Amino acid sequence: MPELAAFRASARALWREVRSDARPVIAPYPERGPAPSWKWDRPVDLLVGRALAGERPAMLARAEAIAEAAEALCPLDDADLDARCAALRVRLMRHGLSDPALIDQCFALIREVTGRMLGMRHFPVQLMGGLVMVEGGLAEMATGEGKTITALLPAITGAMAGMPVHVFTVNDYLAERDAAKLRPVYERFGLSLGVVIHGQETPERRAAYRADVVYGTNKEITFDYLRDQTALGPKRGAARRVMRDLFGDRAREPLIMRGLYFAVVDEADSIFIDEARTPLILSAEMPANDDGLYLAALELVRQLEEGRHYRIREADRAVELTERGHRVVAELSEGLPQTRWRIRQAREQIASQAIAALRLYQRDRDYIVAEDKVQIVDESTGRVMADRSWEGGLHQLIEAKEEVELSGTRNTMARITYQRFFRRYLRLSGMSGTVKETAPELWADYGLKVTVVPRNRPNLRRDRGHQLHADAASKWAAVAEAVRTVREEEGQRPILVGTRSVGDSEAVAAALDRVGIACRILNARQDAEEAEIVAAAGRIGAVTVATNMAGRGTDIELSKEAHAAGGLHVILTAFHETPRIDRQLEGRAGRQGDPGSTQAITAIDDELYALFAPRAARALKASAKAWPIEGRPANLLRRWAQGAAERRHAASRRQTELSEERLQKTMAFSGTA
Ligand SMILES: Nc1ncnc2c1ncn2[C@@H]1O[C@H](COP(=O)(O)OP(=O)(O)OP(=O)(O)O)[C@@H](O)[C@H]1O
Repeated sequence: MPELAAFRASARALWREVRSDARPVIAPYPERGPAPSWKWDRPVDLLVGRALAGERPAMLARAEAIAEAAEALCPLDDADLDARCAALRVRLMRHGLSDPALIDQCFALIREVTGRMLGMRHFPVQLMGGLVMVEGGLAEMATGEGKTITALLPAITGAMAGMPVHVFTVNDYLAERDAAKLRPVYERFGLSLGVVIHGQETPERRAAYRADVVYGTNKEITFDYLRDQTALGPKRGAARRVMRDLFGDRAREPLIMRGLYFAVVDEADSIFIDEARTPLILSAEMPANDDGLYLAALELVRQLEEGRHYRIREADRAVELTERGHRVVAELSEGLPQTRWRIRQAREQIASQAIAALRLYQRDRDYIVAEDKVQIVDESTGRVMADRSWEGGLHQLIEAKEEVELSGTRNTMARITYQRFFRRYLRLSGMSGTVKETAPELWADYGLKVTVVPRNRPNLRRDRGHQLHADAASKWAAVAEAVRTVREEEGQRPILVGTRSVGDSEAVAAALDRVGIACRILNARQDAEEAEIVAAAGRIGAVTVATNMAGRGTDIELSKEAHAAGGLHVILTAFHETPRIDRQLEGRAGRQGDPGSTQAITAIDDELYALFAPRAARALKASAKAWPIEGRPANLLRRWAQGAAERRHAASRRQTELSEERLQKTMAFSGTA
């Protein structure tokens, strides 16, 4: 019976929509509840994540068909194209994202509009990446494959269907750059675009979140969510929000965001994995109360001896006082005026933090001192984390060590881990060049399935291997020599030298200066000139020395002559704790089928080997007959150390999540959440 068939079809469509949250939800602040629906047992989830990751040829074929259909839009005049966009918006509003044919039509229109506004039409592989994300998945697209314009596909489609969309970037520079570049495309579709960056006041942020699509960093958007949670107070149920929306809560300010609907996360592994080891804590600064505690603590611990009074676990950034250490701290603090010294736990905590401040946190690696302030540098992005501070008195101890003005201590108002925050989006999606190896964890923690998208053109980048030197001095000399050789023997190709810290970037610049080569430095101290340094880095003869600021997301465009000379040459001067960050840096060369090359020059006393493979490093050093060491032994040491570091970080992420779970339970029990 046709009626029955129609009924079945509509019931199926309805079910699909309900399951996939495909329609706009008419709720005041949509977000998912804290319990994820895909969860089994963690080991099972990890296996499922691994099994689900892979290629999807049928999806690539669908993307190719979209690209072909989009060619038919080329002859349309502008008015016709705009009319089609407007008509499609009405249909998407009505049907949401449940109809694949509407999504395909929308993608074809986005491709054509992007072609007219930016001069780039999406390749089929980019359309495939967009399809993965509209479905709520994670697309692995290699570095340089054009993820910036790929983000337009899910963001515009979701926004046309009436969903507020948040596009996450790893730093403010990229949020502003991408928004400025893509704004004409969004506007052509009649969509508004907001940007949230550090330093904006609340009314400005609120206005940005009213836009159809918002670009911002994970930190800014998560903190805005925490601010809303604090404003909602302990009873943050849906009923309270409806009441607040209907009748207003005149005593309070309106909320900042409109809820968590659709997230498109660029550089997803950086946000979901690398940054997920520490929870985000929203805190209020208390007035500075300098009673001399921090200086006294530094003074006291300077009298202690490592091994006898305390032990340091550098890889975990942890300090442990020994039995003797406990006794000596008690003795030395007797008679000190501050009350903290009277309480055993408080006394030992401040002493351990003071040791950490002196021994574990280094200037120009973990932080810089600028404008008379201690500013934390995020190693994975190479950038200053403005207005961030370490907890538990550590920040003030470092300020006391650096002899700058002490800031106030901070009181926690709300906290959340990225694992918990992103799970609250009704639809979560993302992309990155380096996600496949983290697929099990991404499924287990975020319910995200990884799809590998093929490259548009074959990769022409060549790797020239890895040299391991006996010490830092010979490493810097070898780096300078490698730069000189490439410049002189390979037609002045542009060179990018990547370093792990501000201090190292300056050491390379000094080594280059000794051989008479001028360079530009891009690090947390030079961030104001970033756009200009990046723009010049792909020209013939350019030598750029950079921290990870020139890593993820940085697009170094080659000049014609640089392309002809062989493209960008990237030199890594130290490996990171995860090979994904190394691959991101290498990925600045050989983009979109461009020529390019990479090489690594490291030293056996590099932090990675010293912390994560100390015995193997010592054994290799003892048995070395000649330096530098190349080939298999050098690569084995690297793999060994990075494997140990990755295991340690995975355990630490799990630990963060478990402690957060425990904390949430305790707070619920005591009635504060
Ligand atoms: N469809 C296209 N047609 C022509 N050029 C394109 C196209 N898509 C991207 N590009 C160009 O490719 C380069 C790389 O793009 P983009 O920076 O977005 O890559 P990415 O995948 O985000 O890289 P990363 O992984 O390093 O962040 C840019 O110069 C961009 O203009």
